[in-house]
Amino acid sequence: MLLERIEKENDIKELNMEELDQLAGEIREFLIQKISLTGGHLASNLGVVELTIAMHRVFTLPKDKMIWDVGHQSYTHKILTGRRAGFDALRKYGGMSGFPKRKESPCDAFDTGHSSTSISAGLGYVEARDLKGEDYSVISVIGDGAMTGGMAYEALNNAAHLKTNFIIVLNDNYMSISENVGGMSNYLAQLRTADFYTGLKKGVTNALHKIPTVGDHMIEQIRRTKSSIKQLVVPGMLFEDMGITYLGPIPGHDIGMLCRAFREAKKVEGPVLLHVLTQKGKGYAPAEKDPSRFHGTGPFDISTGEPLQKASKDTYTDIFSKVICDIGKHDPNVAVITAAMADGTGLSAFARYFPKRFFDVGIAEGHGVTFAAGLAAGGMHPVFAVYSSFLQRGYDQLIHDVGLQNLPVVLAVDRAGLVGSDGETHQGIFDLSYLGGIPNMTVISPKNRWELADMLRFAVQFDGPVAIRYPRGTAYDGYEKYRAPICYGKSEVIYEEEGIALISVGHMFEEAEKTRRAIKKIGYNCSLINARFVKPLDGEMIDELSKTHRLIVTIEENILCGGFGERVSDYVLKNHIPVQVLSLALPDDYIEHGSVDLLRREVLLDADSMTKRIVTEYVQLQQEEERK
Ligand SMILES: Cc1ncc(C[n+]2csc(CCOP(=O)(O)OP(=O)(O)O)c2C)c(N)n1
Ligand SMILES: CC(=O)[C@@H](O)[C@H](O)COP(=O)(O)O
Ligand SMILES: [Mg+2]
Repeated sequence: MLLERIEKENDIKELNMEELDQLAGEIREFLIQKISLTGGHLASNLGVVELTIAMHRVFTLPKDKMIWDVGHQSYTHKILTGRRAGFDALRKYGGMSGFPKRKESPCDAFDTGHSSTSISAGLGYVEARDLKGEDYSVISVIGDGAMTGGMAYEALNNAAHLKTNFIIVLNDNYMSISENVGGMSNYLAQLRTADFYTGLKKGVTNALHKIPTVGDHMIEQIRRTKSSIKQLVVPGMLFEDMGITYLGPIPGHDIGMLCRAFREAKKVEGPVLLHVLTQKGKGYAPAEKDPSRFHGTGPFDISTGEPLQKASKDTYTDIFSKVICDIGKHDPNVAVITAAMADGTGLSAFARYFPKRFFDVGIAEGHGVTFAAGLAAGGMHPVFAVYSSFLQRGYDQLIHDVGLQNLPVVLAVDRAGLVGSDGETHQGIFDLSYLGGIPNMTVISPKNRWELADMLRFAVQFDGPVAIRYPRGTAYDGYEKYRAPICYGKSEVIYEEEGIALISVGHMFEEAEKTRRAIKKIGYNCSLINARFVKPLDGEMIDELSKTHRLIVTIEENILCGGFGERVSDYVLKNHIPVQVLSLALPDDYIEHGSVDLLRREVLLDADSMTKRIVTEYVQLQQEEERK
């Protein structure tokens, strides 16, 4: 096994060129075998095996800096930098991350997870290198999907002035998670048909420069000349016109060709873009056939590709998907938006039924928010379904374009709270804080599947922006009968007793309900309230509770800072209400990967830990009062 000879970075340089193809085969087999057990991002990784091998062959780590956009395709890079053993605990708590992490290896130059950051970060490295008079290569690898994100263009625009080397690899596999969308995607499709060239390019560029440039008609003639030949002999003219040397398209599974292209690219004085064509899922038939399904997968049966665990119950996303289709059927003003996550957010069904009212804007959440604002200003009622952590990208747009104009945009904030194995970059643990501070924004969260449906129907009728947050995973189906109509700004009392009152936010209801049962078993009375509205806060309910309770406990899966608990504490403080508030929330920190249940235990937000914390606090309160 050649793979066994790769124990650390640069070991690959010891293999001869003929052995590299065999190594690629062994890596593929290893990835399929390991990911079939742990789950992970399979298809993107299978597509970049040769590309990564060529990069590791030509460049030297950790001196040279490789930046992987999104980072979900960095598994071969991890193998080639001595982390093969880490795949047994890939994305597990305490185990290896599925994304590049500087804290994991000096060969990981930059942490990623969210899309379209690699060119900006790479350019920063280049400028730092040049300012410090250092000598290393910087290579940013960005996918065609990630190239739909605006930040990539801001960075290209900014990089165009460079006079020193900066290598950008455009890994074009014709796919985002689902089919890629938009004008750039169409443009790349045209480039794919052109031939790989290096020497030829120089000749053509020089020839163009030699055409005399006097008089308007002459300039027009040059333009015509350029445009008539551009797709034939100078592909990538768009990049070239910006001042970025284009090399490609390069067959991305030919290691020899890739190595030659990288050696050429190293010689360019300025930014150079290598357009590399790869196949998502390469080498594993089920993933080649259905790359979307194998973009991110749970454990599966290698022989069939079928998932090992089939979901038996609906997820919150499934409920959203069904209800939004029903709403769309009855309300022609409802249009939906996704930022390249049609499958993940459950909008694919809507797209099939109402294609004209479905918009995939690409990986462009900021644009998605402002686009929604425009739709709303034009009389539609847009619903932007977006993961909590990706919506962070649209913060100014939420304030400036939606909130300020009080436009009726619905944000269906999926993957809110802990998401699990994607870890730090993907945990949806900040949205209550960043949404809660936006004037005019209403923020709600359902306790169970039924309430998600009711809240969605409420939101599309509401004249102003509404964010509904719900988590990844199975939708809670308990408490079906507690289905009083959603009333603006009003919470829902589930059990009314005295002494301790729990107010839970959204899906934490399930854990809060278990906590209440445990508290009752210990012998204390305990009320349970479903907050429903995080913003506006139901102040009247807190006033009422304070008459019969000594301790109000808030329970939410959001960081403490700026969350629901702080809102309640602030209300109590400002109104001089004589009640103690205990805010149970996530720490003000980044939370690593691992199963949600395990992570909840780690941060003491599981029912057992919460019961202990609440009872301890309550006993202390009682003792203090006895002492008075
Ligand atoms: C800001 C942001 N939005 C959405 C995503 C979800 N996402 C992860 S990978 C991906 C598709 C990326 O496509 P591409 O860059 O072409 O890489 P490929 O998977 O094809 O290798 C998307 C939409 C993300 N990681 N970050
Ligand atoms: C890499 C990335 O950002 C996505 O592929 C993400 O991992 C999807 O997460 P879900 O599995 O929650 O849809
Ligand atoms: Mg792609």
